[in-house]
Amino acid sequence: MSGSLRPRASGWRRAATVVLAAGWTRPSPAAPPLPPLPPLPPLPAGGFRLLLLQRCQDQGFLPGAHVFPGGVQDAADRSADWLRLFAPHHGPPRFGLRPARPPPRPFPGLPDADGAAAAQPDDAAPAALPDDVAARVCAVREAFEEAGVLLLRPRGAPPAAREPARALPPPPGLDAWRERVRRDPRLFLSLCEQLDCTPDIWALHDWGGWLTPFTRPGGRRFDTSFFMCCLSEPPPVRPDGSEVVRCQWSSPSEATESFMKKEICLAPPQFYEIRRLANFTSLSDLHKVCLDGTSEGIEKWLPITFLTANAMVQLLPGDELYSEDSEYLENVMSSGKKIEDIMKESKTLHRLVLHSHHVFDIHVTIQSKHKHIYPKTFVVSKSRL
Ligand SMILES: CCCC(=O)SCCNC(=O)CCNC(=O)[C@H](O)C(C)(C)COP(=O)(O)OP(=O)(O)OC[C@H]1O[C@@H](n2cnc3c(N)ncnc32)[C@H](O)[C@@H]1OP(=O)(O)O
Ligand SMILES: [Mg+2]
Repeated sequence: MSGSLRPRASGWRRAATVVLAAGWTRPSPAAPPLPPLPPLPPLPAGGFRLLLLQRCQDQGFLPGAHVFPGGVQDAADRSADWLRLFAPHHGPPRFGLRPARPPPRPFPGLPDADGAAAAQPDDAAPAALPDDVAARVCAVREAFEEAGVLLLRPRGAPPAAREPARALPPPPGLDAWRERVRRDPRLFLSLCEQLDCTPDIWALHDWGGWLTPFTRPGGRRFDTSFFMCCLSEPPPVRPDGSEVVRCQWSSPSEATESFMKKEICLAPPQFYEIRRLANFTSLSDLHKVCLDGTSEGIEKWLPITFLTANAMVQLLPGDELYSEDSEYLENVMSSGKKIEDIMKESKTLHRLVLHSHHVFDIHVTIQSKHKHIYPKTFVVSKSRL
């Protein structure tokens, strides 16, 4: 590894993840209904599937869980060496990306992610890549390392396409390159050079961000930017067989169903994002929101863990119990009451209720800010508890 950004004792590691949503024209396998869930509706024409990767069981974080491709930023992702690859067509300050959004309001007392350069103003000297470009390079590299998907664009090709993107077909020698990049992330730039491509940073749209909540002292914490990439069709996916052991393309309702049937494990942010994506019936609707929504602020959230007598709650900004008190950077809230009683007392809700590993409810009654699309309230039948 060239310079993985290691955590400070109290720091988050800066990370990036990309939700790959691919247009899907293949028939959906008939999923047998499982009472008391309603049967899955057929996937509408123009529907999409999301790429989920299963992490290996030996992972120190989220072992065995299904996640979107992603990982920790490496110093190589923001190297000034990228500047010559993006030149002469793209360069500082914005590399052809739309104007920078207002930065998300930080949680009081939140330390910067360790090792990450301070956010550069648009007129900063072009010493290295700006944060939002480096985060996209990281997500593209991780998608290649973990899934063998190359989100690259030939150098000089116009970036402002209104259509969903296409991954680059896998070139010969892909596996050998992948192994080299896994050992040394600096070599991702060499691969791009050899293919005369740049990371397709323009196909990665701001989607949100999650900071790992406090659950226990010493737990790993990530400051993860989420990007959305709409692909016209699913590219071939080859899990690396080490960090990632399996992959699947699932619609939001199929992923929800698999999770509830205990076929897959999801962490709260992934479950929440999958339910958010259930708002969209077609890839073109999703892609339109990605293209249109880019002038609005994007929200990055630090959930607060609230332990009740019989459930764990992840409180999100806007919920009436959410408190921007730096106390909760390193502590949980707790109550001896049962979740049912707490729910009866609450009206303004933005929370995930974790009844068990496979039974999560989402409650959202808050109004959307910045055109942000929230998931709909999703409550699992109590007979499943
Ligand atoms: C109760 C509520 C708790 C929560 O909410 S938890 C939710 C936390 N937040 C999120 O999930 C946000 C979204 N998550 C993500 O994007 C990613 O999962 C996240 C957090 C960035 C983690 O990225 P990683 O995949 O862990 O990072 P990475 O790809 O850079 O590093 C890979 C790590 O995997 C390790 N690894 C690779 N191959 C392995 C193998 N064969 N066996 C065991 N470990 C292996 C590798 O050493 C590295 O580990 P390390 O983290 O550097 O210690
Ligand atoms: Mg990873």
